[in-house]
Amino acid sequence: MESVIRDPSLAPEGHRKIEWAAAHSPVLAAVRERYLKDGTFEDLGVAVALPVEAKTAYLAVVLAEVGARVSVAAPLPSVVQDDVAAALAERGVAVFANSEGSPEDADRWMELALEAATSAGEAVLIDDRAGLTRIAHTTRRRLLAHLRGASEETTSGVVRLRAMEAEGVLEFPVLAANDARCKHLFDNRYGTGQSTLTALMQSTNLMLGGKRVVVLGYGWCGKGIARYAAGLGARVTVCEVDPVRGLEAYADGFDVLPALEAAGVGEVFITATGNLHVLGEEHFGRMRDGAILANAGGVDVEIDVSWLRATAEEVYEVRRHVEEFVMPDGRRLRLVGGGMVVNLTAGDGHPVEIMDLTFAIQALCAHHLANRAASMEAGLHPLPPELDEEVARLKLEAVGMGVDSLTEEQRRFLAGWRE
Ligand SMILES: NC(=O)c1ccc[n+]([C@@H]2O[C@H](COP(=O)([O-])OP(=O)(O)OC[C@H]3O[C@@H](n4cnc5c(N)ncnc54)[C@H](O)[C@@H]3O)[C@@H](O)[C@H]2O)c1
Ligand SMILES: N[C@@H](CCSC[C@H]1O[C@@H](n2cnc3c(=O)[nH]cnc32)[C@H](O)[C@@H]1O)C(=O)O
Repeated sequence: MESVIRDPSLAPEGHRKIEWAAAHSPVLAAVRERYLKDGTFEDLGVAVALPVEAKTAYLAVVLAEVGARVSVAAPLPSVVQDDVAAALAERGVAVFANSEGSPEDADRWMELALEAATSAGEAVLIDDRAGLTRIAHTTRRRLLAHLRGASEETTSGVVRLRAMEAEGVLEFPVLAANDARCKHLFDNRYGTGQSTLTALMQSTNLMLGGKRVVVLGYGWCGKGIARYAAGLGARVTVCEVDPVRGLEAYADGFDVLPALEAAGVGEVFITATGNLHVLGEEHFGRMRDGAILANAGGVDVEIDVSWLRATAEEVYEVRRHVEEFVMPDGRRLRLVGGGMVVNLTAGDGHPVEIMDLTFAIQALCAHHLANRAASMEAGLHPLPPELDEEVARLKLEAVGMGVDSLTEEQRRFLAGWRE
């Protein structure tokens, strides 16, 4: 199937970016050598919906190298790097991604990726926020019979899939890649921590030291963001709805306040909840002139950007990726990355070494599904813990470190109760 990309002539820069990602991804390379070359992927389709950038491209290249019929769609135009899309298409992968497309185009791209992956047989899905799964259960139901199952990248996708499972409408097995320890402990926490602050600092060119930074949500992502902001010298306040997580933030050394109180305090606000309208009209009304807003969560409605657009007297781009909203009372609120996932819309995404772990997990999920889906029930499943541990072991090996194994005596001691 013909790829849908912006400009094939951008490919040379995309190839360089992919090579850089490959050079820093020892874990995925080891997984390829030890697991993926066993013939599982020969003539199997793999449809991928993920931000189209160099690390995703390297995952697609690895899967294609071991024989898969790979198609890649962007879940949003704003998470597409056109040079990488062009390079990937040149390497024979079916790519449906154009940074200048519309959100409606993204649904079409995911449909095309599903069609391409199932064009000559069965397929598995590597999904982000359950986009491909949603389409397979709505506008492309006729493809369901060709899909063995899916693997889900992010927390908000797992939340959505749980809702599908609870309604009894999820028709194939899904592995919750996000819930593997080698995924969320590193990707959600350190990856989001580093890449969100890098994107904020790069796009605003402002200093974080001394600034009052409000982090909304103290889950894995929020913890990482708060920790990196504090490391840069920011004065961090956390907002939560879960009192235990609020208390955890307090014990970690942060102030904890209800969001309406924090609204009047903060200079920078970063949402990471996966929830709707965490910052809305009432919060905006209390913010100081010049407040900076960004969303690192996986949904683009955490900050009520529609209300801001409808209410502001003027909106203009003050810097690349930074919009200034002039409110009716003259205050200016500054939104980074359009309220979408800021580390990808205004940055390069997570560090390569982090995505190396995540995509090693994803590759093992796809491999596991390809071989075992027939014996798995429809619904959400965890990645077998031994595969999770294998990824950690491979990474430790790659950095010249290692852990011990329990002795037989220790194993017996831990399993017993009489002694
Ligand atoms: N930017 C990235 O690259 C990236 C990486 C991983 C995950 N994500 C996304 O980030 C979001 C958070 O992921 P996570 O793994 O941290 O999830 P999580 O479930 O660990 O944490 C979310 C936290 O938000 C809190 N919360 C919910 N509603 C709230 C509200 N109204 N106000 C304050 N707090 C609220 C919850 O109590 C919870 O503690 C998800 O949408 C996920 O898909 C983004
Ligand atoms: N694309 C989604 C949001 C993604 S949530 C964030 C997920 O993106 C993943 N991610 C973060 N950085 C990168 C990257 O650089 N490449 C590919 N995926 C990434 C990360 O694993 C996380 O679970 C949407 O807006 O609809």
